[in-house]
Amino acid sequence: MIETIKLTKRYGNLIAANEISLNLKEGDVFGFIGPNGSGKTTTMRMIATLLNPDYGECYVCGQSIYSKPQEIRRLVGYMPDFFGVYDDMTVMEYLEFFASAYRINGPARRKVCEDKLDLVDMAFKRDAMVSQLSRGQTQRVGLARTLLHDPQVLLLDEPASGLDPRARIEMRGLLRRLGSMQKTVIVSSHILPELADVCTRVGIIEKGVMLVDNYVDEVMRQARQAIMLEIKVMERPEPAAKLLEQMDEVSDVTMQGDTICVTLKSGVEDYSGLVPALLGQGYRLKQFREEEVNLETAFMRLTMGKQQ
Ligand SMILES: Nc1ncnc2c1ncn2[C@@H]1O[C@H](COP(=O)(O)OP(=O)(O)OP(=O)(O)O)[C@@H](O)[C@H]1O
Repeated sequence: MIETIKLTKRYGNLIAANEISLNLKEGDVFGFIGPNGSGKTTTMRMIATLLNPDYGECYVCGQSIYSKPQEIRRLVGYMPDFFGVYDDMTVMEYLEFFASAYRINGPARRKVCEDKLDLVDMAFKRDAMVSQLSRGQTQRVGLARTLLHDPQVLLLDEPASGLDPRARIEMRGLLRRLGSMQKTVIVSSHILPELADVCTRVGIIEKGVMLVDNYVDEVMRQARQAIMLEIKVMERPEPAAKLLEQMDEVSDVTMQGDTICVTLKSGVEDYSGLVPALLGQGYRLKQFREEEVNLETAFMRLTMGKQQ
């Protein structure tokens, strides 16, 4: 559905997107994560044919951005991070205006607009003025607008930015719905947890470079290759840490306050021998637990040392 091959954009000496290669299929919801200025918008605008790359190729549904930009625009719904709305227009008028721009005419136009408003749970505001909507409601109407021509591919640039917690949860629900409709979605954010539970794939970009790009499950599996334990003893944590350091299963031990952080050797899953070793030396355990690997800690581990 979306294939980019070494897609590159420079602004003078700055490489805003540096050889970005992606391969996304139907139903993939790709979380594109990176701090401000890392190259997310640049990459998405190149895929949307709104910005010419300096190098590289991109195919959307098999069509090249160079030879078939018009076809691609029909296939893609692009929602920029900020977009204007018009004064003196109701929500329905606003959508109908864009629907006519997509040449959706006749009785079908009203029906399409109503369907999309329903999809984003905004039917109750159909007669409200667009300029008087809240930020979250504006984002949802913006998404309805992006969906009008039933695009196969959606490029959503920070759709949840500026939303309150409730609106963020609702936006996540919408993203899930789009994935289940077998669309291919790229959704950007600079906050990883925001996307972790709705995406099938995640990519992390920094300074124009894609550091990690994989299926969420695979990222978790890779991060799990070395189990980390958090251990607390009632007294004498330093000698306890030294004891643990000498054990066969253990690769590394560090102290965080009074917590002993133990990294096991790659592939070691059985760490049951550590408890009797500590107890046998008279240590009383206060805590012994495996560090929970959520997507955020997984990314921190996988990208550690890769930043430029
Ligand atoms: N037209 C332009 N001219 C010069 N530099 C630009 C231009 N557009 C973007 N840049 C630079 O390219 C880099 C990547 O910008 P981009 O907007 O792609 O980042 P982003 O990851 O989308 O950031 P944000 O999260 O803030 O939206 C930034 O350093 C930005 O300043």
